[in-house]
This record gives sequence, structure tokens and C-alpha cells, in this order.
Amino acid sequence: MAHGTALIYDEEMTKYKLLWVDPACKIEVPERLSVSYEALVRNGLADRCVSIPVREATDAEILLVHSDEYLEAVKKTPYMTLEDLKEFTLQFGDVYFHPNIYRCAKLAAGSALQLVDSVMMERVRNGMALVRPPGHHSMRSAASGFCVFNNVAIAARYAKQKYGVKRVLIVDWDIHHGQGVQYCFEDDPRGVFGKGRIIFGCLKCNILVFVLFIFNSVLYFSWHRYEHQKFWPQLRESDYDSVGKEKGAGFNINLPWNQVGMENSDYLSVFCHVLLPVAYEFCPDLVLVCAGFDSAIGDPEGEMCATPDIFAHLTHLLMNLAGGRLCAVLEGGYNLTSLPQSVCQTVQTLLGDPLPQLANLSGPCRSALESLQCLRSAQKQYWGSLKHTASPTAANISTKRIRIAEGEVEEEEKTELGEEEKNSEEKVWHEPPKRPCPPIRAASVLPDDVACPDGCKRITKDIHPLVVSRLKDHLVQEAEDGDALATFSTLVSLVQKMEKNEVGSGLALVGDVIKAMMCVVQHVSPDLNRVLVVCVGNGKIPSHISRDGKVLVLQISSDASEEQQSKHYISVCLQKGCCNTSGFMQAVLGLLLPVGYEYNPDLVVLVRMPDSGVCDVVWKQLTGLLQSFAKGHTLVLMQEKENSCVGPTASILLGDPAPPLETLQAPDREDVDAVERLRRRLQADWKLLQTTSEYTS
Ligand SMILES: COCC(O)(O)CCCCCNCCCN
Ligand SMILES: [Zn+2]
Repeated sequence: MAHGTALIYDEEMTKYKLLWVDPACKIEVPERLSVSYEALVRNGLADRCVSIPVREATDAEILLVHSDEYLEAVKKTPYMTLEDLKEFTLQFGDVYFHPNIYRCAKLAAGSALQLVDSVMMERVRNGMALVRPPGHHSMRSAASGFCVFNNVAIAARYAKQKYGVKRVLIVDWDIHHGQGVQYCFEDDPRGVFGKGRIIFGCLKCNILVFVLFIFNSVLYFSWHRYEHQKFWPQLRESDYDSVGKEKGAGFNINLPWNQVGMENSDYLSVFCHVLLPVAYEFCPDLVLVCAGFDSAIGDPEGEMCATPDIFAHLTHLLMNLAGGRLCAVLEGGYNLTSLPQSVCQTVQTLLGDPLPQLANLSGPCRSALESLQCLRSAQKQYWGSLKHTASPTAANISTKRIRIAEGEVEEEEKTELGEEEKNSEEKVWHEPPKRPCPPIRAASVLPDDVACPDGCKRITKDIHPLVVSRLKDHLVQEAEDGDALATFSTLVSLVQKMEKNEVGSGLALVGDVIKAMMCVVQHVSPDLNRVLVVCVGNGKIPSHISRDGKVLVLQISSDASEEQQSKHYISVCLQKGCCNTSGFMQAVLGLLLPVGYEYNPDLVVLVRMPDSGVCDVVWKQLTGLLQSFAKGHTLVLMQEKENSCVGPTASILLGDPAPPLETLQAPDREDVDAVERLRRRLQADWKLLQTTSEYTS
């Protein structure tokens, strides 16, 4: 299991800048890189990373994406006069050249390749490259949008060629559409007749055996400010209906933001309802992130309102894919305050630190819902997880594009705010909270004969008189059984250690998981405002537990609970319970994550019911994803006889990435219906469950 986070940066990449007046390019300054690196140093994050040296990309590597003519032309720029550079620049859009930009562009692309090498050779688990010039706009034979070489596209091709990586997921959270990446891969083959086809002839039995490396492909996901094609680069093909061409169909996913001001809730709803379900189904071997931070609050380009700590969560949600192999490459980001904060949030998550709690989440705004619904319906024919998506009718989708197409609405000119108006709306936001690592990352409460996993700290059983007396009141029947009493009392003291951040997570083998859970829930201190209880497998959870909203129970099982569902008592009934991976993951991604984010608990109790039937990899994925909440304070309760689950659970609580699931089949129709029905019923209470705008009040 690879450990460590790579950081790639060299001040050489700060040594070029705009040499003439060009309002479109003046925001792309060298300080973007230096303030980001300095913030990592100042916060003690750079020292915790593995420093990997930069290198120049070779011609051959650059030619993986760019044409010979383009490369030869760029090679001439170091020797150009100022006038020649200006002249040369005119042929491209919103980009500038400089005598040193060719060298920096080779270093930027080379940095991305160094990152891929470090991850694929398992010298590190994941990493980030702080580079400029950025890359995602540059095309085969053209520079664009401050970009010269397409760093991430080159890295994807390089990973496939050098390491035989079959499936690469590119997530582009920069606020601009990386059209250069889209053009590069949009006809990338998908499925059985891709370029990866190899034919073996078996002469003896004279049978041609087609061995097809299916899914030899790159999946590109981008969200971007669009405003119905009003925002740069104003391309028709940046809209949600560009899904990829021929065999690449379904492997290009565009989420247009048709309004500014998008917030954390909008970003999370797109991850939960589009990107993650598709990404789990795709099952990538490597995740590349076009990590642009102009999608953060305060950025003059994005004009969005998502706070820097959102990137801690976006990063974490991707870290359980591809066995944790994640390479983040800097793209945009022009606010010199939110950019370094966002970079630090990203790197701190790559290092495995506890996540910050995201407060005040609500539902996506109407415009985001419209885009979400349009995208889900445009992609549903390609992805099982989206297959049963409700398709938008003009009635409930007022995306201007449809109305323009029907001639209803003439294009009113976008009132471009002058620079001064924009600046007058100076955004302010809180500095992201500190994310201190607890001295004990994971603790265990185990029977004496069960070994405590490495890295885990065993909590010796102790009996607190105070706790015991209160326990006796509530769980009288246990009074006789001293051992249960000791265990319960120890669990309560473990939770108290978690509240004080002395302990991150805990896991316990207990005689009766439901009683243990009840005891914990009833004895958490009043300071803990909300407890999320996730029950996996069949079993009766007393519904009075979720009184007054202090406790939210979400159970995934196969028994259709006659129990009255309520806002704080959610029972997801799946055909095959927890045995069907895709059904289970659909419930986790489409229901549990959104509700969990909106509920924002201070403690998560994960209960593995006896004979739940949940398989190890799914259990590990769930445990990893639940670390998103409550600053990672998760207490896992398992039945005494399930000793074999202790090691795998502990590894996730200690920060190991969950192993990838196989490429997911489409979930069963019944399971999709069950989740959809629940979503419809619950979205009045939990707005992050919304995926269609027809329900917005
Ligand atoms: C990969 O490059 C990162 C980026 O996507 O942020 C580049 C944005 C170019 C934006 C060009 N228009 C600027 C207009 C100024 N008001
Ligand atoms: Zn950008």
C-alpha cells in the first residue's frame, strides 16, 4: 500500500509574465504560484509532503497531444523579440507568450508526468503539482486561455502508454471549460471495439478469439461557468449535451453553471448525483484532477460563492476511487487569498488529515437543478446509475437554451459588470478552520482474545461509576452482565475522547450492536448536537431513538420496514440488501451522502448488523466515505463474532484508501425505484436529495 503525498513545485515556473497591456490576461500573474507554495510552507504542509523534482517534458511526450507544427512554432518563442511575441500571440485567444514561457510550459507538463510516475510507481499514494502555465484550454495546435501545453491531457496519454492504465478519470473543477481536454478525448473509444482490441488466433482449434480490452478510455468531467454560452470560451460544445462522439459517447460530461454565485451545496449535489455514481460505475485505475481554484469564492473569473474548505471534501470524495491513486495538477485560480487557502485544503486532505465540517448546507439552487437534471437525462443512456433518471420536460426545465431554441426568449445581452462594480462586491469568507490530527487516530474496544490491529490503540475496559449508574437506569437488564456493562461504559468513555479530539475514530466488537448503539446514543454528551447512525443489514432499530432530531438513523437492508419513515428515520430497502454492490453504492452516493452532508453530524455511528451480507470492499468504501462527516469521528460497532472485519475496518479508519470496486453493473430496476421513491419522499426534508427542479418550492 503506497503512502505519502507528492508535492511538485519549482520557482522557475514563476519566471514569466505578461509583458504588454492585455486586460484579458493580466490576472494570470506569477504570484499565483508563489503565494500558493508559500501557504503550504507556512502551514507546515510542504514539509509533510514528498518533494518530487520537476523535469521538462520531452518532445515525444508533448507530441502525445500536440502537433509537430505547433511544438516547432512554440520552440521559436524564446528567441522572439517583444514585437514578434505579440504577433505570435495574436493567433490565439486569451493567452500570452514570453521568452521563458516555453521552458515553463515544458516544466508544467513534465511536473504532471513526474506526478504520474510517483503515483504509478507507488513512491507516493497521491500528490499535487503546482504549475504554470496551466493546461486544460490548450489544443492540439493552439494555445488558449493562458495555456500552452495541455498538462493533464498529456499526463493521461502518458499514463496509458507507459503504465497500460486502461481507464483514466479526469475531474476538472476549474470554473472554465477545459475544451482542450474535451477535444483530445471526446472520440476516445469506449467498450468492446476500442483501439485496445487485440485479436488472438488459436491456429489449432482454428478459432479466432477476440480478446477485447474493453473500457480502454478516458472519462472527462468538467463543470464550468457557462451562462447559456455567454461566458468564455462561449462554446456551444461546452453545454451538457456534448456527451462524447461515437464510441466515446458517455465519456464526456459537461455541467454548465448558467448563473454565478454557486455555493458548496451546488457543488456537492453535482458530485453526489452525477460525478460519483458515474465514476464508481466507470471504476478508473487513475484519477487526474484539473485542479483550478477559480471556482472558489472571491475569484474574479468564477464569481462563485463556494468556500475553500469545499475542496477538502471534493478531494476526499475522489480519494476512494482508483485505490487512492489521485494526481491533482493546478489550473486556474486568481484570487490570491482564496487560491492558497483552497490549495492548502486540497493538500491537507491528500495527506489524510480530518475533514472540516461544512455547515449550513442546503439544496442546490434552481439553476443548478436545471443543469443537473438536463445533464443526468443527457447521460442516462450511457450510465446505469442514471438510467432511470426522470427526463426533463419543457414544463419543469426553463433552461434558457430550450426556450431560446423554441424562440420564446430573445437573447438579452448579459449585463457585464464593469471591473469596478465587480470589485465593489468584495466577497468575504471565513478562513478555513484548522484541521488538527487527534493524537490517537483510531482506537479499539475488543475482547481480550482479539488482537488490536497495528496503528490502532486498544482502550482498556474501564467502568465509570457515574456512567454505570446512568446505564443501570436505562439498560437495567444488562446490570447483571458485568462484561456488557464494562463494554458499554468503555464505549461511552471512547466517545468522550472523540469529542475532545483525543481520538479520531473507534471500532468495537460487542455482544449486541443495537444495544451498544443505543447506549452510546443515549450517553453522548449534550455538547454533541447531532449523531448520524448508519445501520448496514437487517435488524430492528427502535424508532424512538431518533427523537427531536438529535439522532438521524439511516438503515440499508433488505427488509421493507413497516416502520413509519420520517425525516430522521430513513430505511432503504434493497432487493438483495447489502449484497448487491451497485444497488448499495447507489443508496450510499445518492441518499446517504447528501443527507449526511445536510445533517452535518458531530458523530457518526456505523453499525454492522449481524449477517448483513455486506462484502469487504463495499464496507471499506462506506467506512471511507463516512469519514467525510463529523471531522472523521466515526465509531464502528460490529458483532463479536465478526473478528475478520476488524483489520479491514481499522485500515480505513487509519487513512488507507478503500480498494476499487469492480466496474459496477447497472443497479437493479427495483433498487433504483426504491432509492428514487425515497428521494422523492424525503427531498422536502433534505434538499440535497433534489435532482429535478420540479420539486423546488
Ligand atoms: C487552464 O487555465 C486556467 C483557466 O481556465 O483559469 C484559464 C482561464 C482563461 C480565461 C480567459 N478569459 C479571461 C477574461 C478576463 N476577464
Ligand atoms: Zn479557470
